[in-house]
Amino acid sequence: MPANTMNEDLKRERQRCSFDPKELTYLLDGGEEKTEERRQREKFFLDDPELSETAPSDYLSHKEKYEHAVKKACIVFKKVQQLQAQGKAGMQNFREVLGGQLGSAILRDGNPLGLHYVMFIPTIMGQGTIEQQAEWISKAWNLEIIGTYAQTELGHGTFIRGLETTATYDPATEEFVLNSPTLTSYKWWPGGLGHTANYAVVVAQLYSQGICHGIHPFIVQLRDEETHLPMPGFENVRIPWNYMLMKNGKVLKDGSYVKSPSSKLTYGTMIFVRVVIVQDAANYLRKAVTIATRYSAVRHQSHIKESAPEPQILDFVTQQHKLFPQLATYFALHYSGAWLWDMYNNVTSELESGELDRLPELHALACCLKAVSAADAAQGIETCRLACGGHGYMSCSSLPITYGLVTAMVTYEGENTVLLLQTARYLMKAWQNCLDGQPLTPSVQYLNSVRRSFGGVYHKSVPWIIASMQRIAAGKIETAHRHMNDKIKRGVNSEDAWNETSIELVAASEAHCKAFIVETYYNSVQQIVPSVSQQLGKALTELCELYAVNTLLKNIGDLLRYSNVTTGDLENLQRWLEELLAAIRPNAVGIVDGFDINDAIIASPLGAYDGNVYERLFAEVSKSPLNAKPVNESFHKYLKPLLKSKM
Ligand SMILES: CCCCCCCC(=O)SCCNC(=O)CCNC(=O)[C@H](O)C(C)(C)COP(=O)(O)OP(=O)(O)OC[C@H]1O[C@@H](n2cnc3c(N)ncnc32)[C@H](O)[C@@H]1OP(=O)(O)O
Ligand SMILES: Cc1cc2nc3c(=O)[nH]c(=O)nc-3n(C[C@H](O)[C@H](O)[C@H](O)COP(=O)(O)OP(=O)(O)OC[C@H]3O[C@@H](n4cnc5c(N)ncnc54)[C@H](O)[C@@H]3O)c2cc1C
Repeated sequence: MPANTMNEDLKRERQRCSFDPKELTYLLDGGEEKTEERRQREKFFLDDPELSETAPSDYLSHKEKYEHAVKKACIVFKKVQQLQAQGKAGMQNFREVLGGQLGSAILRDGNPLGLHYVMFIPTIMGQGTIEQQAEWISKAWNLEIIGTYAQTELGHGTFIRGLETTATYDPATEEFVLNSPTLTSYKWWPGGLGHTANYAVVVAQLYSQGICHGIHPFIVQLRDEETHLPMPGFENVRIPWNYMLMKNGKVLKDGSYVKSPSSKLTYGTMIFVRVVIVQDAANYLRKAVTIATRYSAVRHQSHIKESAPEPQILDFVTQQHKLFPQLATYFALHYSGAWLWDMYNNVTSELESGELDRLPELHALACCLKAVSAADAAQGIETCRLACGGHGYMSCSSLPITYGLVTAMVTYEGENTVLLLQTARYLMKAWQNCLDGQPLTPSVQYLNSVRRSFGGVYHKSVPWIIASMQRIAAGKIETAHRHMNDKIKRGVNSEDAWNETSIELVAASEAHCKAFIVETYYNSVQQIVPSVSQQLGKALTELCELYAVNTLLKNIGDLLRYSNVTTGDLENLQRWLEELLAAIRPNAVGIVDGFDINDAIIASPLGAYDGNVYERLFAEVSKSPLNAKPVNESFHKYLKPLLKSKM
């Protein structure tokens, strides 16, 4: 592969982009200075020879992969400490390096310290008293201890009130006795629990004075800090009184229990991680669509016109319809994630002053946004893989592993269905308040306006689409509410009525979330457009319109059921979709270049900036040990004797 050559197709694509991709990079980073800082930070890690991939870890054993990951995680940690010493590593940078895309590029086989930073430390910050934070946080930040978050058990992940591990207070010794009494109570799944962590936040049922007070968080030492040997016994383990994180619920030394201002505060860490997942899902989708878009600009296949040469597959409208909505979905989730992060920070500071009012709305939004962003990003990444044909299926394309990382998000931190039902719980109350003329919180205000009018006539604008999406959501919420109450009126008890209506409840949550995302995306773009060049503004507007139109067209059934849209309007929407795909086509490569994802993070021969796909693919497969020799020994050992025996 000639050094520094640029694929001719990509060269042409970059000449035809209507705006300067750097402007989009600066916008997404929050300014040119931030871009420079990010690039420097990435260079600081990616150029470190100790961190660069010598051979693909695909060829290592499970044990070697773990050891390799621990070695690199320690190098990363030391480098983060160097950044810290220079005052360049705040929590967000930590997350980016230890959890986000940069982290997953450096630590392709997972980060044994991930849970330490993403859950152990935030839980102590969120659930520990000031004294407990003072005792544990600096030790954890300086990696004097390594923690994990042990909530899920072999028998329970979702239903945390059903967790079986117990923590029984012994006033005689002022200790808690922790016990996992059954096989199903064994802590299972916590990242790092097996070999890495020497401490854990253990979520257990608190017993004191013979009364069960529900689940609470406890710090438990798992391994000796010097020898790393497991601490003695894993039954009836005793921990000191002040190892129970007591910011919310407390046990006094005599064993009396002081209730938390709200039992929901124990759930706080889970909201934090759900908020983080929205942004992470968006960023993984952005990586996948960058790979698929650049590859689609380089790959030539088949014919559009017999007389013409094989076209770039990016010129097939079906290919555009696979990829461009993923470009738009990235922005939709990015802006929704930014909005949710702001709300999380505001509500968390209100909680500090005992103000709990907005916690239910935050919980409802965090649940449905985590569920929809994880599911849509996973589906979008799989669509990008499929759009790359056979080469997309190769593990070196990075698409299968990216899909694996994101589809796990659908399960962890609250399984999607369960979280959508949590949001539905909130929506049913909101609809009842709407019927009773009670005040509504901001994210469900639209229920009032939708009830008063049956929708305006079609017009080619995102506000019309937002109103239609809100009408669909309100219609589904009303239907589920009515069906559930009809069942109750017929004598079905409320729990069974809830379960029997749960399909419609989940669908109502999804519709509510999609309407929220479209509106938040639109409002964000409206704010941004006046501050960027006319060309970039136009491109961002086209992407937002594409997200809105494509999302609505995927809901034609509900649109017909809950609005007065006509088939003529649907024809107009289809035409609008095709116009937008054509408008975005010349800018597609420019948009992904604007994401400015370092080739080492892309980590895919299909998506490198220079577009030399075939040379890079060939170089990649040559790394396989299986290709080191022309004849593999299995021929002489197994095949040849078999062949001989046939003769
Ligand atoms: C990069 C990231 C790496 C991360 C790796 C993955 C880490 C993990 O997976 S850690 C383990 C995560 N596990 C989970 O998330 C468990 C999911 N399950 C749950 O959250 C709960 O069991 C849940 C919500 C399903 C139901 O809990 P349950 O106690 O039955 O509550 P429920 O009876 O439904 O509701 C009780 C009240 O609490 C509220 N509530 C429930 N959860 C929360 C919360 N997190 N925040 C605020 N309020 C909440 C409900 O809204 C309800 O309020 P109301 O009565 O006013 O309507
Ligand atoms: C990669 C990964 C990392 C993880 N890391 C951690 C960690 O570090 N710490 C930790 O504590 N846990 C961790 N987990 C565990 C994770 O939090 C749980 O797997 C998750 O909460 C789902 O619970 P579960 O596995 O018990 O599934 P279940 O709840 O058993 O789900 C199985 C099915 O039952 C359905 N279901 C369950 N309850 C309901 C309901 N009320 N209504 C309708 N349907 C229902 C679900 O929708 C799903 O279809 C991790 C999991 C994964 C995959």
